Order: sequence, then C-alpha cells, then structure tokens
Amino acid sequence: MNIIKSTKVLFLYKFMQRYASSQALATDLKSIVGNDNVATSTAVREQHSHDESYHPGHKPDVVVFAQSTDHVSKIVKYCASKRVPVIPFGTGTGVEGGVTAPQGGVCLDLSRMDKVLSINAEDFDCTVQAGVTRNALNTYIRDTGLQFPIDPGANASLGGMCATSASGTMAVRYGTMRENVMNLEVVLADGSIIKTAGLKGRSRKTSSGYNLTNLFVGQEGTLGIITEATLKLHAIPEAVLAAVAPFKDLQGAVNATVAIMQSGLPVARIEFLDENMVDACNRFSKLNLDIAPTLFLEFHGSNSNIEAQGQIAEETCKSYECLQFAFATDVDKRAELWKARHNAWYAAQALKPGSKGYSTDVCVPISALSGIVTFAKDELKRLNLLGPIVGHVGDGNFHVFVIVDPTNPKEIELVHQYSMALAKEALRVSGTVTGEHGIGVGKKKLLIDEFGAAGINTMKAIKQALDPMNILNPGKVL
Ligand SMILES: Cc1cc2c(cc1C)N(C[C@H](O)[C@H](O)[C@H](O)COP(=O)(O)OP(=O)(O)OC[C@H]1O[C@@H](n3cnc4c(N)ncnc43)[C@H](O)[C@@H]1O)c1[nH]c(=O)[nH]c(=O)c1N2
Ligand SMILES: CC(=O)C(=O)O
Ligand SMILES: [Mn+2]
Repeated sequence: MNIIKSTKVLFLYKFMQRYASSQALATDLKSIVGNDNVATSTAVREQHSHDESYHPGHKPDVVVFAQSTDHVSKIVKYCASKRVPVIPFGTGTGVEGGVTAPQGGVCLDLSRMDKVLSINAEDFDCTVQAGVTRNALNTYIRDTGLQFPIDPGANASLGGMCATSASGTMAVRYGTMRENVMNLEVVLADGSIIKTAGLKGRSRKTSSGYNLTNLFVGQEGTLGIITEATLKLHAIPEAVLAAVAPFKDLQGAVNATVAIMQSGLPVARIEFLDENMVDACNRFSKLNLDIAPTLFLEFHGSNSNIEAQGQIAEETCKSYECLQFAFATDVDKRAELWKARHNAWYAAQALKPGSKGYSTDVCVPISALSGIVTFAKDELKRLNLLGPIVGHVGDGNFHVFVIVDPTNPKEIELVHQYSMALAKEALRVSGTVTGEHGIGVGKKKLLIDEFGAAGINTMKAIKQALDPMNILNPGKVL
C-alpha cells in the first residue's frame, strides 16, 4: 500500500516539476517572440505531437509560432543555452513520425513564415519562406505561366518538403526536391544563419565548395531549421493529356511502365494502383474505374507532339495486354483523377474505419520493379495483411499502405515484419528503404542496413559537428 502511495507521490512530484519547468520555458519564450506566438494549451500541443502516420505522438512542452528568421535564430539560441530540444513543424503531413517530441521541448511551427519573397520569372526561380505551402506558391505564380510541380498528395509546407526531400507524382518528369532546391537559408543549432549555396546564390549550377544544399535537403530537422528556400520553377506545358489504363494483371501494368521508361518517352506522370487501391479510390473519391491493376498516365508537351506521346504509350500498354486505354483530355476529368490519386492515402484508411496507415516507401532500379512488386504482394498474402499498393512507378518507387489497428500490438508487430522484409528485399536489389518519406522514427533500423557502420558513423560525425548538444529533433533519423 505504502509503495503504491509513494509511487503516486513521485509521479505527482515529477508531473509538477515538468509543469513548472514548461511554464518557465513558455515565459522565457514569450519574452523573446511575444505572447501571441507561444502556445501551451493541451489542444495545441496535442495537434503538434503527431503527423499523419500511425506512429505514437508525444507532446512538446511548448509550441512557438515563428514569424521571422530572427525569431527562429533567437529561439534556437535560447534552447541551446538551456539544452532544450527543438522540433521543427511544417504542416504535420509527414508519415514517419518526424514531428513527434519524445523528449518534450519546443515545437517550432513555421506556418506563419508564409511569404513569397521573390519571383524571378525570367530565371525560372523563386524564393519563399519555409511556411509557404506548395498550393499557395502555385496560386501565387499562376499568372506567370510557371509552376512548382513537386506534389506530395498533401498541401505540405515547402520547408517540410525540403526537410524530407519530398517528391510525388511528377518527380518522374521534373525531379524531386533534391533537384529543385537551389539555395536554402538555415538556422544552425547555435542560432547562426547560413545560406547553403552562397549568400545570394541562385545560379543554375555551381562547383563552389561542399554541397551544403543537399546536406540540408532530407535532414528532417536534425541538422538545422530551414527558414527560406530558393526553388526552381517550370513552364506550365502548352498541352496536357492524361490516360487511364487497366490491365489484366499486375505484371502487365508494371512491365508496361518499365517499357515506357526504357523507351525514353518523357512521361510526366505514371502512377500504378493495384486492384485494392482502385477499389478504395472508387469508394472514397466516387470514381467508377474498372477494378483491376491500373496505370494513371499524363503527358506534358506542345499541341504538335502531345498526341504522338499518348499514342506511343497506348501502343506500349496494349502490347502488355491492357484491357483498355482511355484518354482524359477534359480539364475537370483530369483534375478529378489526380485529386483521387492524391487522396489515395485517405482512401486506403477509409477501407477500415478507425485504422491508420503504415506506408512503405521502397524505391528500386526500374529493372527490379516487377520482381519487388510481386514480392510485396506475396508477402501481404503470407502475413494476411490488408495493404493497397500505389506507386510513382516511373521512378521505381511504390507504397504499400498497410492498414493497421494502432491499438493492436500484434498487428503492429506483423506490419513491422512486413515492412522490414520489403525494405530488405529493396536493399538486396540495390534500392533504398525510402524514396521520398524519409527515416523519421520509423525506419531508423533500416538506415543502418542501407549504409553500413562506416556510412552511419559518417552521418553521426556530421550530426555531432553541427549539433553537438543534440537539441535539433533528437531521436530522429540516426
Ligand atoms: C495524403 C498524403 C499524401 C502524401 C504525403 C502525405 C499525405 C498525408 N506525403 C508526406 C508529406 O506530405 C511530406 O513528407 C511533406 O514533405 C511533409 O511536409 P510538412 O510541411 O507537412 O512537414 P512536417 O511538418 O510533417 O515535417 C516533416 C519533417 O520535416 C521536419 N521539418 C518540417 N519543416 C522543417 C523546416 N522548415 N526545417 C527543418 N525541418 C523541418 C520536421 O521536423 C519533420 O521531421 C508525401 N510525400 C512525398 O514525398 N510524396 C508523396 O507522394 C506524398 N504524398
Ligand atoms: C502517401 C504517398 O506518398 C502517396 O500517396 O504517394
Ligand atoms: Mn508517394
């Protein structure tokens, strides 16, 4: 009885201590960035404790809404002086638990840094604050004839997209964030501010010094806080043509993709959905597609060459026994198709109310795609898991959205087994465990398998050099 009582007292004492220290933290932060930019309510902390994945959330002690690079620098400097963790937060649409705060600390929300700072239409580039979302940027530049085509399904922040090295359906044509970030402004762990490609740099190429830009793309907030990004823009194509091609079987759809890619056709989008994913999208997005392994395709070009592109793709798909090849030229039809594709994640989860999704994200050389998609499907069957498959197959990248009851430890264990087996298969065929979602908390063990001890030690040395007190998003990536 006494033991129970003293455990309760100890718990209460620790709770009070933590509460007092987070109140003191909030008071200090308010004096730096003003009362309106600091939140301590349970609701706001809860909202910032998790992303869109099944990974368990942990609340930060305080949420700070930065309004400027100067705010970020001062907050990080303060946190360094107190050794308090800082967890950057864009829009919280990540899927690897990157924004959770397992050690508490300060969640630094960048959504109020939402200004487009410059558009250089003649140079095809722009500079934005980290909190600008991809949709906001595209709306802002609509009249210039330019677009920013990197499109994770969610309306993510561009800072978050840089931090995770995001891509999406159009990476096959326009590249990922790695190819489209020209310069970054980053606040380091001691509060100092750097530009990764020169103080004013926005040249198309550079051989100047180490490639700091690509060090900070994909670092998931563990090496620095991205406050501004200079990005490449692309011309909106004169003509766009989309198509939907259901196939008799999965192998036909995947082999047609490989043939299209190997033919050098400059396809703008080529997305695979297995029959379960098509079924889920039909239900969720009120489509009426044949339930079969299917390719969604899109071509970008001029009025004079767009039909020829479509025709080559049609002939290729027919040679792999597609059941039909239906063009969608109408703007609304195309928009409906891609909206449904972008909502595939939610469509999959809606198959089992109350469930969450676990997304695998392997990416392999295109010649290995067919084998590993078959492996993915067979393993689902063997472990008796529900997992619609969808993928940016032109890049050799696909996701199995394994549907999991987050309160069922046995199911979670099975999902882990599945994801490990698939990732190891990807490594066996010279691929990567994550093509676009990042490591977060979910794929840390796999990073070791991918890089080996010497590779991981090199990453640890970089982390140690840039963040010796381990205050930046601790517990993620490494
Ligand atoms: C429906 C749907 C569909 C998709 C996706 C999600 C969802 C919900 N995603 C995943 C997600 O949208 C993608 O990872 C985004 O880049 C995350 O951007 P957020 O702004 O939401 O970052 P979020 O706030 O989730 O943070 C992600 C990580 O980056 C860090 N971070 C955020 N802002 C930072 C900053 N300014 N400086 C430093 N670190 C920062 C965080 O600490 C965290 O570790 C995706 N992804 C993809 O690549 N391709 C896809 O096809 C899709 N599709
Ligand atoms: C979630 C994701 O990456 C996708 O829908 O492609
Ligand atoms: Mn994706």
